[in-house]
Amino acid sequence: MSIIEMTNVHFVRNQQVILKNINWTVEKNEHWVILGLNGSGKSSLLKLIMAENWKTNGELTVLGTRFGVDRIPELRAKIGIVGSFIAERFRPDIVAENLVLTGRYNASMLYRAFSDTDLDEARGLMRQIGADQLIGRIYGTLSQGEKQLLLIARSLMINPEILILDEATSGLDLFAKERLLEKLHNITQLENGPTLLYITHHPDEITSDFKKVLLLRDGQVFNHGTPPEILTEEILSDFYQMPVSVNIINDAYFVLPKKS
Ligand SMILES: Nc1ncnc2c1ncn2[C@@H]1O[C@H](COP(=O)(O)OP(=O)(O)OP(=O)(O)O)[C@@H](O)[C@H]1O
Repeated sequence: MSIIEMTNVHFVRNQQVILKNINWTVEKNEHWVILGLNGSGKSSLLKLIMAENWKTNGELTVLGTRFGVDRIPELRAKIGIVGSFIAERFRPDIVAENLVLTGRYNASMLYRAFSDTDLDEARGLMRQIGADQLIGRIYGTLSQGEKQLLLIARSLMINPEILILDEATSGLDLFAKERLLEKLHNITQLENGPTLLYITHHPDEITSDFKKVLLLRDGQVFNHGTPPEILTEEILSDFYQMPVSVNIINDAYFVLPKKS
């Protein structure tokens, strides 16, 4: 069974059509990258999947949950999210491991009682992803890259079946970005690990872990396929409506506007 099935999905807000006629199927462990210019609807699309947005029309099934028919809270507990819109929800004075633990309850604060064992589990996850130096630190004092690492640990607290990363490398330096991609690689190697949905503006982040690319333009699917099928000068120049060159260096795709 596919883990995501969208059929003719539309999403309208404040009389603005944000997503139009989306047909998209994601299979388990078929890690996808979503590319699109600012405002093309990438975040809106992923917010539909995580039930932060509600589709206006069409059919949407995520992990067997049919929107408009089945209960949504159980679904939310199976999706991990890393992105700036989540990062903004935490109080600046929350301690790092407490923030990681909030992932278990899909909340931005710890409303329930928790034990040292719970916090130890959160610390264990931080160590696993190389964020041990952040244990005990106060969230508001962390750099952007350090905050991203915490959010990744938080998203893994629930053993998600889908892991959504919305511009997860934004603000990371060159080396922190490489480390993050390595961590994602490790996540893709986990038995029963999550399927990744990865939004980025940087095609060089499309590692061999990603099997499919979705191009989104003006709220519509422009094209999709494997990275070698999609990341060509012809398709991308047409997609961006500007001539671009595609250079492959060390198996990474670098896309640059062509100078006239
Ligand atoms: N709740 C809303 N009400 C009105 N307009 C919205 C709402 N949410 C998103 N939009 C609009 O929908 C369009 C798509 O936004 P979205 O955030 O999905 O784009 P994006 O592709 O993720 O962009 P970016 O790369 O800049 O993050 C934008 O024009 C945005 O202003």
